[in-house]
Amino acid sequence: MSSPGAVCEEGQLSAAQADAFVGMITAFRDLQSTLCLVAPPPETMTELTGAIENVATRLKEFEVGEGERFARDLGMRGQGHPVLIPYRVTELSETSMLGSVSFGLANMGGDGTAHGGAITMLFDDVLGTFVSRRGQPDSRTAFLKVDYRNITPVNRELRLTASIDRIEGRKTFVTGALADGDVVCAEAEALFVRVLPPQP
Ligand SMILES: CCCCCCCC/C=C\CCCCCCCC(=O)SCCNC(=O)CCNC(=O)[C@H](O)C(C)(C)COP(=O)(O)OP(=O)(O)OC[C@H]1O[C@@H](n2cnc3c(N)ncnc32)[C@H](O)[C@@H]1OP(=O)(O)O
Repeated sequence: MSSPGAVCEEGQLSAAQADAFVGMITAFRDLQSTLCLVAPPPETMTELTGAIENVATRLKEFEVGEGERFARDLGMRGQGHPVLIPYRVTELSETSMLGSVSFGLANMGGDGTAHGGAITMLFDDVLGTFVSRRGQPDSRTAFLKVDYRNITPVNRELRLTASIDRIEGRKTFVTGALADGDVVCAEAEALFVRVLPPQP
């Protein structure tokens, strides 16, 4: 499931389950990207809509409860979720993380650059997962500030960093950055707060 050199912290899935699920998600991502590139005639779109609906109907046979869904498995690093941005972790310590990410065509805002909302979603996911793993589990985003320093290209491997700056009681303060070589594309600053029971 993981790429060579990736720091792998597996979730609950077997390797065979993870590989098959990531394969299906990868095919779905390709569909999303392809949809952004085409201009088919109406009858073809009607035909293909039926095919997509058939896939969804088939998958609904396998609906399960929250804790059993493959898309929520923590070991999969966005790879196993249809809309999160997949990323790869290459170095991980108690307080810092280094990884890489590439935005696809489905994440494009315009002119070959990533949509700002996709960048914010990536930071929320990366920083939230990092806090869960290295800071405090069961934390939610209280704030997330993103500075867009330069355009973020799609279809290009970017460097992703995150660090836990301090922990004060239930509060974990984190920062993250996305860079294309020496160019900083975006920086993020966030606070995650550990929720108290009976908060859901
Ligand atoms: C059980 C949770 C499970 C979560 C994860 C499940 C498993 C998966 C694991 C891992 C994968 C994760 C990967 C994805 C990650 C994505 C994360 C998200 O996107 S989460 C969705 C978006 N966020 C919300 O919906 C929050 C909505 N807001 C709230 O629920 C509350 O406002 C909350 C919990 C953030 C705080 O509420 P209070 O009532 O518990 O606590 P108060 O007393 O208000 O705040 C505590 C301290 O934090 C400060 N604080 C709170 N909000 C602040 C803010 N916006 N700015 C500055 N300080 C703030 C306060 O001033 C206070 O500080 P002082 O203790 O007095 O020093």
